[in-house]
Amino acid sequence: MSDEAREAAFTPKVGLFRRRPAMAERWWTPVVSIDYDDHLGHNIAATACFLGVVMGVGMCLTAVSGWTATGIFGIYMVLLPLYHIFEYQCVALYNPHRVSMESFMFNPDGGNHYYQAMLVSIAEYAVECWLFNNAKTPGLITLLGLALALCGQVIRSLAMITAKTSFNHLIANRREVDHDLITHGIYKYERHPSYVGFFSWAIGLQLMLKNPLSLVAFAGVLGYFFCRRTNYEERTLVHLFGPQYENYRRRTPTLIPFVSKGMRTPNVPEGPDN
Ligand SMILES: C[S@@+](CC[C@H](N)C(=O)[O-])C[C@H]1O[C@@H](n2cnc3c(N)ncnc32)[C@H](O)[C@@H]1O
Repeated sequence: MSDEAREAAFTPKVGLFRRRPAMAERWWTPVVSIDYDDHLGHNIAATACFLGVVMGVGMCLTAVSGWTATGIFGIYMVLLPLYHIFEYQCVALYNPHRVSMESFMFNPDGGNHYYQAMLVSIAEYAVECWLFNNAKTPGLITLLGLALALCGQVIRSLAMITAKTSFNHLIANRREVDHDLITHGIYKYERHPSYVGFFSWAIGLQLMLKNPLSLVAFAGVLGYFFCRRTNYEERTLVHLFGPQYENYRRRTPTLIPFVSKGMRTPNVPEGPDN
């Protein structure tokens, strides 16, 4: 897509990140921001405030309790809202025309499964702390989980920043004017970085909490979910970009177990589990 076409398609209204013509563009250069209608603006502000409060409570808990089971739960209370804040922030800065309340990614599959999974993992942590307090004492596994979760967060956000307007939380089966095939940056090394990032973040958090049941359940459910999703997504991408995507797919791994080559289907059938 040419620069003129891009400019014509998206004329920014008000924004902190107005593109300056002389500014050299890099992959991290934000796109432009738009002004929201008041209702959306208030909802976003209220949600961000709530997430900030949860993070604040988590930080206090860790500051007071230190490297203990309670302190680790405090870190969890920081990392969980941080993920949602980054999701929103990446859309707002790099894909501002798609910003909405959904950008916080509170119900990624359109249902309550995400909340249920998080509640179950918190319940597991509480019950196991009560029954086997010693087993929850932080150690190497906790550190490994924390590192995995942080790496996952970085990979996920990097993918969103790199793909910019081509990144859509819903799988596109129609090509928009601002949807280009992304093969550079982190997409050069693997073709589903945001899924790998989310997987690593979610598994890392359960490892950090030393939650064996949730760890196995998350790995199984997420593995199955991403396997189906990438399969469908790749068929849509072949449909949208043709041989360009097929070549890219051939030379770039997924790094997700069981998701390798995908299938070639020129016609995209019925909808995915968006
Ligand atoms: C939630 S994003 C996930 C992107 C990618 N699977 C990842 O894990 O980073 C889904 C959207 O990204 C688009 N997409 C996926 N890979 C892409 C690529 N390499 N270039 C451009 N768009 C891509 C799909 O068309 C879909 O609309």
